[in-house]
Amino acid sequence: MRNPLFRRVISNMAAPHAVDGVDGGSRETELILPDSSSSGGEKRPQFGTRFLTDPRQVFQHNAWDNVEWTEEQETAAKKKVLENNQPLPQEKQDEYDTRANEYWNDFYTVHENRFFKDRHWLFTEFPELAPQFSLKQESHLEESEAASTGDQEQSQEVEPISLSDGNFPGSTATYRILEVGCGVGNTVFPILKTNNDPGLFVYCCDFSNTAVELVKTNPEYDPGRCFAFVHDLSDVEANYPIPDGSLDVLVLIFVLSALHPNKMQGSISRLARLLKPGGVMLLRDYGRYDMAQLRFKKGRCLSENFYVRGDGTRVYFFTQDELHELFTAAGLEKVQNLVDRRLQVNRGKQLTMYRVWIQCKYRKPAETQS
Ligand SMILES: C[S@@+](CC[C@H](N)C(=O)[O-])C[C@H]1O[C@@H](n2cnc3c(N)ncnc32)[C@H](O)[C@@H]1O
Repeated sequence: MRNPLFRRVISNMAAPHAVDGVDGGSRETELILPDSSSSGGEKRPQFGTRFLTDPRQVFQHNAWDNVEWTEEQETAAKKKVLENNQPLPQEKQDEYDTRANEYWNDFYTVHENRFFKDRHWLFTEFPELAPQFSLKQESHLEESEAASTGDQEQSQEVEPISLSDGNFPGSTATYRILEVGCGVGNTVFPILKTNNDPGLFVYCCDFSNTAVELVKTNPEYDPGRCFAFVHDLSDVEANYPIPDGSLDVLVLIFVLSALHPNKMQGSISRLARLLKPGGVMLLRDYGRYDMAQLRFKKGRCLSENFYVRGDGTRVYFFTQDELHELFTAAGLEKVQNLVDRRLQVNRGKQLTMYRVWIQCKYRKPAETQS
């Protein structure tokens, strides 16, 4: 316990109740990532730019990037997770699985669009979402032409379609992005605002019809550029309203972790089929031993590293290797797989919160036929 940061995290772990709005197993600030957080009034770019070299300086800023964990800290985290690893009975597990979308509907009925913040950090982390800002992606722009066919409001219940049919929402677009588990659009609306490529079309889906309704009734929802639909991504038999091989980018932001671990591989493999050769899947999600995992109390564990929150929604905490396995087994190639260990600081309460997120980009090989 020589390291003062270690002392602090242990004291946070020991406190069973809310720390800065965070408590084990209930809704929290876990997903409210800083939005170009400022300290001392200055704006700074997202992620990876401020390093804590002198632990005595910890309360000088709101957040520190790429924080190294001590061995003692890692051991304490493992111990905490093991202590909690007493899975709930199977019938409870089944209920959380079969009623998963109802729990999310309830969540959005309560919070509407007030819970998650717009994810503006997306464009520094994933320039593919607004490629006109990235020199690397210039070739997409050359093909751009006006989209908007008016097809967008057709029913989501579709017959299987092929790319050559041209009979699907956004069929004339030259750059297609799909976000799965879009919630109320905190990723989709920033994309539509930031990416003004006239050839862009954005699809988004969620299995919560309450969330999708909130997307569609948002004044920023433009059916000429966007198509929102209800879809359970773990239902691998269900059709998407877009053909296989049609997407340039697929986005999963804190959604894969909400699925039962047994359904993750099937879901990722199904999604991979939707990508064009050369298309990319982008993910940001919870990493193993993230503060949100360590704060779960006993009685919330469903299986190893998989938990149910107080509101009935579920969450898994990944390792980089697990995600690598899921993507490569779906035939994708690694472009990026990194762990973002961030130390968030509540300077007022003099508390530290160790966050662990994983960020991945995996590409469908160019030569693969879909
Ligand atoms: C933590 S929220 C993240 C929402 C959004 N991606 C964001 O970053 O603001 C997880 C979302 O995944 C959705 N979700 C969970 N399981 C799903 C499934 N099997 N199919 C589709 N959506 C799902 C939930 O309804 C919820 O909107």
